[in-house]
Amino acid sequence: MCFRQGWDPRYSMGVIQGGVQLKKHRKMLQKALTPNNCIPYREIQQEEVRKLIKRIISTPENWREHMQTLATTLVLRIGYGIDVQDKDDPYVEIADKTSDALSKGGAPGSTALDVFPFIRHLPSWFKLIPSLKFARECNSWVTKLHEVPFQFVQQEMEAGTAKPSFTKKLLEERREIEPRSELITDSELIIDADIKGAAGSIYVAGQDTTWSTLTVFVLNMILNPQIQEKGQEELLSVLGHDSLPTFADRDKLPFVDYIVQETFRWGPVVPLGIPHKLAVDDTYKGYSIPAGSLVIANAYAMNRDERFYSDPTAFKPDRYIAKEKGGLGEPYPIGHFGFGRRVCPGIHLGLASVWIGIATMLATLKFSKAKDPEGNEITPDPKWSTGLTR
Ligand code: HEM
Repeated sequence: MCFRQGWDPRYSMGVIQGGVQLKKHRKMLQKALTPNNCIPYREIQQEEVRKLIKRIISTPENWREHMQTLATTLVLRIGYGIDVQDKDDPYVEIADKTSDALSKGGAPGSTALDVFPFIRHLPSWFKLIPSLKFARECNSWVTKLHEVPFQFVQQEMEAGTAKPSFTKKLLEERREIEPRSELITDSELIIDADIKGAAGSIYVAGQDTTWSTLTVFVLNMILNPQIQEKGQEELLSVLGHDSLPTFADRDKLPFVDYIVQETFRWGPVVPLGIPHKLAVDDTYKGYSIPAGSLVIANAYAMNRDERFYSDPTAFKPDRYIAKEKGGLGEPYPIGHFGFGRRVCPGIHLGLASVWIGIATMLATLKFSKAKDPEGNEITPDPKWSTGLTR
């Protein structure tokens, strides 16, 4: 499905299978997104979250759209130094369309195109298979995602007006190593397509995941007003009425951290991760798994396992309070950022965006149930979407 949508197995992280390209792309992303290298992005995260609050206060009925705008502005500023002006911005349209490609394309391995990959070669007039039709529609947007913002950074660099960004940094690094290009190895050689692919993966992998996680948080604040109040009380006691949370306050706000962790546990937004294909034969707990098998890790099920979590379907941030402090000492969730060699390289950036988003929303907003025309509260009946992200 991904390949027909236009994700390139040589340059699009997530679908690169192995070898030199995987090594190179993981290195580019991991190096740029270490905890230390994410610190300069904190200002952007704080600024954009505060804009989110203003937008929600001015049009609360559009809160979900405002969350999407937040996630889009974050990836555009961090990935390319692009400041989005409004929701009609062409970059927002590209982000929205590629986000649909991921969230509406069906769960990994579940579509006709996944099961019978040969159908991707059917002619373009063949429209009877919905997954094939959908994948073809996504293709031009996936191409735009890789080309349009990259060209913007190149033009801005030529004009001397480019803002700091992941793409700018990689283009500058490449310029530095160009004079000794004969000496560099294949895994160091970075071409335009590598930079477009790596930046595209920030754009696409960092967007839906962030706003969907924040949506899971809002849902649970609506459904659990007493938890919302407890979080607000903690923020008030630490910050008072006059300041907004910053990353410097994080250690003083343990309950906010528990809410963040409980949001990841209760509703991991990439519940089945990205399927991993075994490069070599392996054994796990006595099962032998041959090379070439697809292994799907179900983070959703792991984080609702009754052996580790009491009342696992309930949203209970208190479950993480340590035993020595009188709590249950249940473990923080696992797998919501994936596993092993392919674990999410944006983990520190993603976690920081979610943390500052949740802390600032709790400090400034009150979430409650909408009311029908007769004034009765409407209890949300949430439904997950069926794509890779949800
Ligand atoms: C709340 C935020 C996020 C969540 C929950 C999340 C979750 C995930 C998960 C579950 C995977 C699959 C890992 C695996 O296969 O084992 C993944 C992969 C990935 N994520 Fe994230 N992510 C988030 C934010 C980000 C951000 C901000 C970026 C970029 C800056 C990013 C970049 C990537 C990339 C490039 C991959 C593919 C890695 C590979 O193929 O080796 N993610 N993410």
